[in-house]
Amino acid sequence: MADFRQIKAIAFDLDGTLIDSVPDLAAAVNATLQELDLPLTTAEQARSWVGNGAEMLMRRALSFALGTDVSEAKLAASMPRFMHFYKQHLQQHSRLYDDVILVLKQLSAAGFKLAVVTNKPYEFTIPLLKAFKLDSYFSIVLGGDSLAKMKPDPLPLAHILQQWQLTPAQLLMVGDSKNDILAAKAAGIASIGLTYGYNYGEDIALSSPAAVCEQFNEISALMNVTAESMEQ
Ligand SMILES: O=C(O)COP(=O)(O)O
Repeated sequence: MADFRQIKAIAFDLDGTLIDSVPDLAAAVNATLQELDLPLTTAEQARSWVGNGAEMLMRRALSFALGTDVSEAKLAASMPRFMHFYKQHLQQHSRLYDDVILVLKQLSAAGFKLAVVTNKPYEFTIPLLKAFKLDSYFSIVLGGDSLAKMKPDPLPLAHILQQWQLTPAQLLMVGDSKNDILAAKAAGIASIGLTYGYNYGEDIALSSPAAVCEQFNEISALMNVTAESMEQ
């Protein structure tokens, strides 16, 4: 079993890890497609387009709807509309995955520093965390546009190592996508892969994280925190 005893801080992915956000992302994609008189998509299809930020989501959606590569001009014109619609939807149909608050409470109480590293634009990340009462658990929140590069680039994780003065052995990445695992590997840190999120329909184990969890609450046992550790 992976040894996480040196870990002092944990960076969590957001979409597909803490929050199932596809219903609202799909609704915003469809509102944009409808305005353009293009065929609509399904939430199932949209799931396979999430993971590389809002612009890549719309690039994939428009290419699918048009049946061909989308021009940069068309993509650029659609982005403000998508952002407008997603701002309206944000948390309407999204939901927290089971036990997320419980585990974040346990980890905070046990002294772990917690961060969010998402490819979602920052302007949506904070309101979404607030809507689900998650914001107070994280002392660093990085969106896909917070730094010059997003996951799978290691830059956001390198930024956290630097901000918190940690060695790579002390930081862990938890996520559902190969972008999370690749970013962790490139930063030289360990990762946990979750099976329930969005990974382009691919098994997360194929990316070889240090551990694979089927449910969020399995993280507590891996990090050696339990209900008792909260009472101490
Ligand atoms: O917005 C996305 O494409 C994915 O966001 P995530 O990095 O939180 O999974």
